[in-house]
Amino acid sequence: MAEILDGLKVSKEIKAEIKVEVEKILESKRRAPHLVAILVGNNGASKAYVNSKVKDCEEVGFQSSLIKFPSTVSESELLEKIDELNKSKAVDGFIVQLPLPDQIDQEKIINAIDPRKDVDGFHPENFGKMALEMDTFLPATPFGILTLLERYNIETKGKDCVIIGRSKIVGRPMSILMGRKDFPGNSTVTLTHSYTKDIEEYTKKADIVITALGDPHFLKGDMIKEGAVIIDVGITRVDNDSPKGYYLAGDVDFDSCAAKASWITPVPGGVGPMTRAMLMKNTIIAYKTSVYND
Ligand SMILES: Nc1nc2c(c(=O)[nH]1)N[C@@H](CN(C=O)c1ccc(C(=O)N[C@@H](CCC(=O)O)C(=O)O)cc1)CN2
Repeated sequence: MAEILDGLKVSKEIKAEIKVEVEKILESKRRAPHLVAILVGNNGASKAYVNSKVKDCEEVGFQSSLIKFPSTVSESELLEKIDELNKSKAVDGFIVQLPLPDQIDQEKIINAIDPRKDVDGFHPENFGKMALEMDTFLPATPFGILTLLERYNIETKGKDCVIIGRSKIVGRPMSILMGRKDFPGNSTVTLTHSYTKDIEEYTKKADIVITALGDPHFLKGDMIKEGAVIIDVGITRVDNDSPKGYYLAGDVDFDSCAAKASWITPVPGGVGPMTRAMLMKNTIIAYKTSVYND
């Protein structure tokens, strides 16, 4: 039976560590780090995520601001706001919550963010630095997974790692990071996607499987090998009759995979809270490297 990689517990530890750092900053009479989140539209999950980011800021002692736009906002209005935030001496980092409505070119928006304030690590300059093993902001979800593996001392060196899904914010950066020379990395990585002929052929041989598909219960126990490490990034709201009206489903069929795996992340309480904690980490890094807060 697998042991749990408890993302909620580790995320609390990381936030507690950041809180101590912020207390020291405030003792030295400097201003607190400041994170801004931009939310466009009314997507229920996106609203919940940005609200939780604001709560995390309160918890660690950061200043936070939430800027809301209607789903009809134009690209130029958003770009204007980004320009303002890029120039603001009072803002250390900001994020634009994804996904964005169809009329907005997501790439254009991300490219407009000053890479020094890009605490999501999505800007091409930061993505390139990540691939080149240079110091930069790592995207929060992959950063969270690496940190979870590190804190549980999971060996990644020389392991076969299969990633399912090649999104720009999870699967693709994850594939680069797991193959980097620094710990936790040094894995032999296979990035599978919708055109992969037989995903099972890969997952059955993998020491580490990372699923980032958004397809509830996709990965079943008979698709993995005995002792594998299973990381579930998928969080899908599936409608049901509960008071909330939905439950959260991962990409992993938890019971059948947990029976065979050595380690496994739960949903909820696995990668999600780690994503939030690593955004806080990136924000304090942005603050410390900012040219504005000496
Ligand atoms: N600008 C960004 N947009 C999006 C990102 C991102 O990193 N930056 N990632 C995802 C959503 N995401 C962060 O924004 C995110 C997803 C899940 C969680 C989380 O805490 N999940 C909890 C369950 C929460 C719930 O009840 O719904 C868990 O898994 O335990 C936090 C952040 C897409 N957009």
